[in-house]
Amino acid sequence: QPSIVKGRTDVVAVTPWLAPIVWEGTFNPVLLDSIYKPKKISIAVTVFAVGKYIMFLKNFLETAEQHFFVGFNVHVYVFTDRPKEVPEVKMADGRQLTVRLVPSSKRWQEISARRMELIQKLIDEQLRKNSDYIFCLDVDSKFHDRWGTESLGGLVAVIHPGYYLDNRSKFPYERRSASKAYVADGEGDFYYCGGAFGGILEEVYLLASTCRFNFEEDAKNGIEAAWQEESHLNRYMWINKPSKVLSPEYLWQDFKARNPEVKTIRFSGVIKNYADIRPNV
Ligand SMILES: CC(=O)N[C@H]1[C@@H](OP(=O)(O)OP(=O)(O)OC[C@H]2O[C@@H](n3ccc(=O)[nH]c3=O)[C@H](O)[C@@H]2O)O[C@H](CO)[C@H](O)[C@@H]1O
Ligand SMILES: [Mn+2]
Repeated sequence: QPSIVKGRTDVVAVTPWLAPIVWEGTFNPVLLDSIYKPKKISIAVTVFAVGKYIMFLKNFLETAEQHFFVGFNVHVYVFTDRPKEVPEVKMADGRQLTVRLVPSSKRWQEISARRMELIQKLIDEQLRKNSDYIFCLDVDSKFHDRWGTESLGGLVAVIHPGYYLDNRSKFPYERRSASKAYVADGEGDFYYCGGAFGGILEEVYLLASTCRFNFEEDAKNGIEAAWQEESHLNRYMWINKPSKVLSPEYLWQDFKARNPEVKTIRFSGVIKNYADIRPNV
């Protein structure tokens, strides 16, 4: 029997615009799965593994098999310039992988930021036929615990683990008013990750096409936002509030000690040596 007076009291589980904030202990996974199972939903995942980042793909895919929407239809789209190096990972029934070729680049900022354009194109060319939801994830990361139906929503954002205890004046939003990613002092709700977002196709389509457009407008004016597409995503989420927010359990960082309110880590960024893996520093 669900209680309406007892629950997590150490964290906030709903935003001021009444979107759930998903933390361990705020949902019943069995109940949620039983709601979504009969709907036969399909979930698309995009992951970019350009240049040396291909080395992260095996772990990402193997741990996704263990923890990401287990028992549901999942279609992983791998974007890479090294198709021959895509690892063979055994996938369960109902799960599949497609490789999409992308050009390499000399700048990591461009690889990261161009994801929005390629996500927009993927939705246009492929996904409307076969997917209900999409999640867009960083490849330099691993799953450790369940990421499932509790994360589904219209527009879904993940709170960045590095800033969730800070005042918004400390958030690394783009602060130059000339940029289309600008967030003024005293504005902004949370600081969200560029490394994980999702939702229903049409919502993510709007997000990706808007961020792409704004990124290209900035480029015309010789501006690159402080954190590339992450800055544009944060601006977008301030204007268009996410309908579901995932706690930092959904994208922790391996180098960070776990705080007491974080009861489980579901997905986290691995420790990496930037100088070794990025095409530029
Ligand atoms: C956890 C998180 O929220 N990470 C965000 C953060 O830094 P990160 O340090 O996590 O960025 P990153 O180096 O992981 O790059 C983002 C992603 O772009 C892809 N990639 C990048 C470089 C490359 O040479 N090859 C390649 O494939 C890859 O999928 C990678 O995971 O800020 C970036 C700003 O640009 C992005 O918003 C990241 O999503
Ligand atoms: Mn990353």
